[in-house]
Amino acid sequence: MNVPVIKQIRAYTVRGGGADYHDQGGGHWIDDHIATPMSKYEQYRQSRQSFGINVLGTLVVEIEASDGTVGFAVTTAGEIGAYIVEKHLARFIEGQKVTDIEKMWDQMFNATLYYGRKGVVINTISGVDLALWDLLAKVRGEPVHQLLGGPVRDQLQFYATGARPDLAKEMGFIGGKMPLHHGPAEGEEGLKKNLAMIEDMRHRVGDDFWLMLDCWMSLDTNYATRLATKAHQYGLKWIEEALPPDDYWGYAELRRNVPKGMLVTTGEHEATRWGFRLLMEMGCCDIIQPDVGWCGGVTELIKISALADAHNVLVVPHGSSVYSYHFVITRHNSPFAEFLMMAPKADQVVPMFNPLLLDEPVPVNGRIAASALDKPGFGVRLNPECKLVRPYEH
Ligand SMILES: C[C@H](O)[C@H](O)[C@@H](O)[C@@H](O)C(=O)O
Ligand SMILES: [Mg+2]
Repeated sequence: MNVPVIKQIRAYTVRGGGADYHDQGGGHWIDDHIATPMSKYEQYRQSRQSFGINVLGTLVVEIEASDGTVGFAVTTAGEIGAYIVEKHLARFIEGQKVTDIEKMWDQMFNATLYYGRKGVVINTISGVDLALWDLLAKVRGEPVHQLLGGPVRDQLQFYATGARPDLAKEMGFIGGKMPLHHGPAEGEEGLKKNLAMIEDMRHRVGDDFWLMLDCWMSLDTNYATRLATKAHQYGLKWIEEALPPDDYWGYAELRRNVPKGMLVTTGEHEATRWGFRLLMEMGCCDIIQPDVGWCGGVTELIKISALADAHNVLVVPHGSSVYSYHFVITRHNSPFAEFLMMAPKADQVVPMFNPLLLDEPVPVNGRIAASALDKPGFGVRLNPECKLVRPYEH
């Protein structure tokens, strides 16, 4: 069988939303006094952009095959990622058959082991991997989910992340995840405000709607335990990413001490099968939330998900648009997905990687039909209005 080979890989950067969805304009809920590990410094408390949450920007990876097919993907890595693709990873990609994804992943990972393993290097490898899956699926004229074993259900159902779970309920989502606004540095006053927010939102959404809290690595084990215990009366379904990613010991202690029935979740800033193995073998969480654009790509998420399945742990990927939808629809232990509300007031559904991807499917009544994913590759196109820059060449 004549398999196309890869002619060229190209890396571009773009600003303003896209995969680096924290890169938004002013007045957006996603940058409004949200608790972070930097909240102990008052000058960095109001805005996450003030300490640089959006410094990276989006990396666009384009891979062209000998038959003219072009695959692409986007992730959070910006110019650093573009450098790594052009100056380092390109040598493992160009000249390879489009089918040899496993070998290309292994060479990219092992060649960067001395400076990678997690963070922006694995984000970059993830972006290349997603572009390779997009390319292979397009060469075969199939949606990516069909290369992964096909749908196990006829639709995806979503919870919504944003400031307005009450509006998310009206829009048909199965739950709403709120950002935490006050960390330990704001003391008992801050804890009271956190609880008041949860109480108010529970009052607005009624008893049966899922309410979750996203703590974005901002707490310590004692504060998280106290918050979880006091929030239990409001039926909090899970407390997410309460601690810094490396505090596996803290997560294991938190999970032992949260009220019965409350779930502990984490993983969006974890990477590779080894990081998730540690989370699961140390009993850190009930649900892992890898971001397929940050954990190693689809090739690595297949391994992570199989490991989680063996541990009876659910895999609910962090919001990563079509890149996670094609995976979630094919996995029994991924029963629902996240949708990040990227409208500034979280009051309407707009594409998650807005404005970068054309044809990006969005939930209607909190659902996306599997059939909406039945286009070659990941089924999206780059918006030509978004100005791409190619900062390096090889
Ligand atoms: C809402 C959270 O603070 C983050 O901005 C969000 O991107 C992430 O933690 C999530 O789970 O969606
Ligand atoms: Mg989160």
